[in-house]
Amino acid sequence: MIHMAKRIDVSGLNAYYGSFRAIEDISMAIEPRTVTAFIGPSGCGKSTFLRTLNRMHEVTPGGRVEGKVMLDDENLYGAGVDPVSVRREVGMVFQRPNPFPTMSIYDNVAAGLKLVGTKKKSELDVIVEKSLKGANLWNEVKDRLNKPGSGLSGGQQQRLCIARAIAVEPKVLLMDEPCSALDPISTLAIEDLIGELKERFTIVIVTHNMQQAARVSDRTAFFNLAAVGQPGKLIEIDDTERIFSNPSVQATEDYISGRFG
Ligand SMILES: Nc1ncnc2c1ncn2[C@@H]1O[C@H](COP(=O)(O)OP(=O)(O)OP(=O)(O)O)[C@@H](O)[C@H]1O
Repeated sequence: MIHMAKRIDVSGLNAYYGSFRAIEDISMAIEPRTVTAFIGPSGCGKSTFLRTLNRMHEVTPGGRVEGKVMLDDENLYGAGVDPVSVRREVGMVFQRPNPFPTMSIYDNVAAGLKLVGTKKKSELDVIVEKSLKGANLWNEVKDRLNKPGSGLSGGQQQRLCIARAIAVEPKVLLMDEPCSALDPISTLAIEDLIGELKERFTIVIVTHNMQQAARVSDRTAFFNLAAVGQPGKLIEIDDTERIFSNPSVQATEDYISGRFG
């Protein structure tokens, strides 16, 4: 199985909820096989922006996007592009682990594969095992694959959701505060996993945890908003080391040193 992580190139992106512009004029490039962290105060549009990267934003009533998101040479907002196939290429992991509660561990991982047409049990077996191994969960669940996914711990459920996301071989993995509902041990397990997954995927993670951004990401993007009711903007994006040691913009420095937010 060959994974082809892809480059993301965003230009002039605005996202709206009805008439409210939540993010304004965002442009950034994200290199393949890197982890990029989105940080910034509550309401600055991190999650909204993340959801524009796989056409999830428009699922919200009133949700609308202007601008361009290139995945290598394909504009995700181009005419005739199928949002469902975009979401297959750009997978997502959410804040709260959300396995399908009544489905077995096995079926949780296989669910997306069945949708895209893989039906043969022998093929599914191979991909389910590989995905659970990829999510560092195999050893913990291999003897209870037919038990419900909801019977796992929170951290295990989140790794199950990661296994489900990677089973369909996306090019990009978006993670919206994937550790915020987890204890410190499970958080470290997910962080280690992110480090392994970036060999194969382009990863973008929203996090409120500055130490986490510093630990897991290669690049960090800082977003801010002038005031409540104003749109969020990208203030700067740079190597994580630089953002945390010597950022170019004063507001970034103030935010990372805990002076606001
Ligand atoms: N479904 C929605 N309908 C209307 N406005 C929304 C909706 N979701 C978010 N917003 C607004 O869009 C703006 C950006 O929200 P978003 O959740 O993207 O910010 P965030 O930076 O991810 O915040 P947090 O760190 O608190 O999760 C906020 O003003 C928010 O109130």
